[in-house]
Amino acid sequence: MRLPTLPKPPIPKSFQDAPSRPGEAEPAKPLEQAKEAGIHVAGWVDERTSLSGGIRWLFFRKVPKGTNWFYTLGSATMFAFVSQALTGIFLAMYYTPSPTQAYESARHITNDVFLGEFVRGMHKWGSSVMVILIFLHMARTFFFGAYKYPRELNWIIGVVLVILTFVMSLTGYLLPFDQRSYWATIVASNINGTGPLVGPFLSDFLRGGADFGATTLSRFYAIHMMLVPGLIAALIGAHLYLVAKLGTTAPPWLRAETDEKLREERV
Ligand code: HEM
Ligand code: HEM
Repeated sequence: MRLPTLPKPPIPKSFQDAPSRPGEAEPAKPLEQAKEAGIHVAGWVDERTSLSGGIRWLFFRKVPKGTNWFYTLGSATMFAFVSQALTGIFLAMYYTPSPTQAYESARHITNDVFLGEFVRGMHKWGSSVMVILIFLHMARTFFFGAYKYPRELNWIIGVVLVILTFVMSLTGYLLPFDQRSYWATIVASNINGTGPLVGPFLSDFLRGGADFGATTLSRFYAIHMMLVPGLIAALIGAHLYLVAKLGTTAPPWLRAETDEKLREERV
């Protein structure tokens, strides 16, 4: 038996077809309007700050022929740092830097906090990823001869960045305050103490005195959370400014060709 066909329900008047204002024939186009408003906001900000010039200068640069995947290692290191900073901020919301509570708070993050184990794992593994990437990036700039004139200063900033990254790994390692991190940090601060001239001073400074204790943990926490991340962020800013200003080095096998072109342009 055939079922009777039901009348089609009336098509509701879509948002697109509705007049923009009462009495106006033009249909409103919310997307278009939003885009226009967005452009106005961007224009308003740009008129007052000339921000677009800076963005164009930083991101829309010419790169030499032959630029390849090895050139992404610097940005990958930066991404690792940003990921460490973000996961670190979430960890800091639950972590307590006191000898009696540090271990318990780290255990609490892993066992009780929603996604805590995942975020802690990202931070822990991310620290190794950052160290590996920074080494690969350093090797790229070394083997491509990118440290030579006029980029020596960028290499020097890089050396400071790699040292600061080690400081982050060392200071972070103590924070969970378990047996492993406690004894590993005692060994590390003793090794520091064997350094010539500044050695004993440095290990006393790191420990916050002659003994390893509560002051050491607060000190490592402050260095890990504020001092060094701030320095790293500022130095990355200077590093990128120089990259944008000086341009990227061409790969060594195309260097002669690029140099020749530059010489021709200068004549
Ligand atoms: C702004 C940046 C950062 C903040 C706010 C931050 C914060 C923290 C906090 C609160 C902890 C303790 C929680 C825990 O032990 O799980 C921690 C641990 C740690 N951090 Fe960071 N961190 C930052 C960046 C880094 C970087 C750049 C590195 C290394 C390259 C690093 C390496 C470590 C390590 C190895 C631990 C011990 C992880 C564990 O064993 O659980 N952190 N960090
Ligand atoms: C947090 C660490 C670092 C970050 C975020 C970083 C970031 C970057 C980025 C994004 C670039 C441009 C693209 C590229 O060539 O990969 C670059 C270039 C460069 N970096 Fe780094 N870098 C870091 C550490 C280092 C280190 C440790 C060194 C060496 C000791 C170094 C030396 C250089 C040099 C010489 C250039 C210029 C490369 C060229 O002109 O071809 N950087 N860096």
